[in-house]
Amino acid sequence: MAYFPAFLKFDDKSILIVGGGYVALEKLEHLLNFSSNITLIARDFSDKVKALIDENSLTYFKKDYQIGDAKGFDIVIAAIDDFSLQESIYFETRDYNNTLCNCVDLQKYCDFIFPAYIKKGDLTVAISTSGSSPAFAKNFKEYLKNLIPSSVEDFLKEVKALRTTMPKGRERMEFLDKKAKDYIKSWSKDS
Ligand SMILES: C[C@@]1(CC(=O)O)C2=NC(=C\c3[nH]c(c(CCC(=O)O)c3CC(=O)O)Cc3[nH]c(c(CC(=O)O)c3CCC(=O)O)/C=C3\N/C(=C\2)[C@@H](CCC(=O)O)[C@]3(C)CC(=O)O)/[C@H]1CCC(=O)O
Ligand SMILES: NC(=O)c1ccc[n+]([C@@H]2O[C@H](COP(=O)([O-])OP(=O)(O)OC[C@H]3O[C@@H](n4cnc5c(N)ncnc54)[C@H](O)[C@@H]3O)[C@@H](O)[C@H]2O)c1
Repeated sequence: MAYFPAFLKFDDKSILIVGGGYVALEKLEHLLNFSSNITLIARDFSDKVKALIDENSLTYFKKDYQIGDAKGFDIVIAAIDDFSLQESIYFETRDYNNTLCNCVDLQKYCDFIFPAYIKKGDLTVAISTSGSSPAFAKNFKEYLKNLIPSSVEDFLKEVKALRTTMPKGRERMEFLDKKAKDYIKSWSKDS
């Protein structure tokens, strides 16, 4: 089955990252753009991970992972260099209702996967290769990033305001559709 692309609201979600090395850092950096309700557990934390923990006042435990530690978290990321621990954390989370688990080495044990993404104001573009090539996802993101002007932030602010003032209906739909079309067309003229 293919992955369903969705944007999740993290406001009331608690996140656990198990691991404090390079991959935990990557996942933490991405998650911090959307939430600060993040707890970390690891035997050792890299200096960069520790710096982000301090900067964002995150809760952390410097210890070996123990069964039961994932209980109560909505989202669990197993970012350790230990396949059997990743597997064990995934099966542990099956006992907890509604916990989503991501194992960084074992895609079959991922309830969701991280996309590469571009964020410019209210615009988010997420890219996935369904796990076929994370390197392609990363480099394609860089390619797309250069095609999107930073004026998109102001454009979205403007249309957001228009959508609250103009009455709903066909006229508004057609007006907003043309405005978006013309704005995107203007990119090729600018370059
Ligand atoms: C997009 C991104 C988002 C993020 O991390 O937030 C992301 N991986 C990134 C980078 C990256 N990862 C890897 C490389 C080395 C080159 C290569 O292998 O291609 C690079 C490139 C680099 O680091 O330069 C190796 C790797 N990755 C996974 C495995 C395990 C496996 O394949 O079984 C291995 C093998 C480990 C090994 O070889 O030992 C698994 C996953 N990685 C995913 C996401 C999910 C699928 C995404 C998709 O749909 O494509 C998935 C399935 C699970 C998940 O992690 O959620 C982020 C780029 C962000 C950015 O920069 O914008
Ligand atoms: N999904 C991805 O995007 C992706 C990308 C590259 C690599 N990987 C995979 O991610 C895994 C982690 O890579 P890394 O570079 O972060 O490794 P790393 O060595 O930098 O970090 C591993 C971390 O796990 C912690 N750890 C190990 N066993 C533990 C335990 N029992 N309890 C608590 N903490 C424990 C260590 O203290 C360390 O903080 C590797 O197996 C690698 O193959 C995944």
